[in-house]
Amino acid sequence: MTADHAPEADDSASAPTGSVLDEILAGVREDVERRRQEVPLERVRELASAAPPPLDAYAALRRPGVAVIAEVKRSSPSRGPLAEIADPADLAAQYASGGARCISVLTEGRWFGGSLADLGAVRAAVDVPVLRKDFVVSSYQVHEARAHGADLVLLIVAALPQNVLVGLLERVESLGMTALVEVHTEEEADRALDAGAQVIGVNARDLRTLGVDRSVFERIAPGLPSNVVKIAESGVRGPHDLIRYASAGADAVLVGEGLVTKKSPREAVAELVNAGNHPATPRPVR
Ligand SMILES: O=P(O)(O)OC[C@@H](O)[C@@H](O)c1c[nH]c2ccccc12
Repeated sequence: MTADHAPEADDSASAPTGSVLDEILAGVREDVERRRQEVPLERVRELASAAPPPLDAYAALRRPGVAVIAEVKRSSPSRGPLAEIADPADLAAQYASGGARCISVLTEGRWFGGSLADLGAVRAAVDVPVLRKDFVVSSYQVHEARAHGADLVLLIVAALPQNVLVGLLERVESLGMTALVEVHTEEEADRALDAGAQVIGVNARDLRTLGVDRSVFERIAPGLPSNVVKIAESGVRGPHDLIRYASAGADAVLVGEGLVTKKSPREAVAELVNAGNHPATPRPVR
């Protein structure tokens, strides 16, 4: 399937044969192998140990008010190109000055137009925690994330057998970073908890079909223990979506399209942050 023929983000049409996720993962595996030939693991490990130490993302996300995680996202399989981002460092600096608690950087190249260079540029531009948002399937990618200054690494349960998920989570933590473990169903949430996830993202978008269903967070979040940071991912168009997610117990929202398409990303973040700090907005119960 090409990006042009992908369903609309809110189209709940059934998955085409061979899910989008499987297609993305096949490309990611090829790309990782190519990079591994160019830069051996030993070298990436050296760069990772030379990087400044990771920031405590768990603590940052647990501070009062609903945290906004703002994403540097050029393109997506459901929407195609979203925004010309000539200078990801400048965009991230705008997000941070608008009050973003954390910056997410898509590093997958084929479908999302991202790169590790984007991650490095953002890392150098902000002093809040930075997330490597990618389809991480090997520990090589975890070391790459650290080498480029990441504080958090996304692990997608639907993309990983349980033993691999557990191994990658341990690797992320052994490098001092935080794993953001992404789920879309109750069963995946149980797997995330079994693996020991402390930060769980519930993605409203089904990566197999690309359909968005905001009620998924409301179904899954109440079943998560109170020490787990709960992040609502995808589908935040403005403050009303943040408030809806907060009412269902979100500690944080992760926003891409709703920010990169705005004339002033700084103001768009500030509006969300204000909504998240408003006295009428429900607080996560702990
Ligand atoms: O652009 P949105 O609807 O605000 O979504 C952001 C983020 O949730 C989305 O980019 C995302 C969530 N999980 C992912 C996994 C891989 C790639 C992308 C994602």
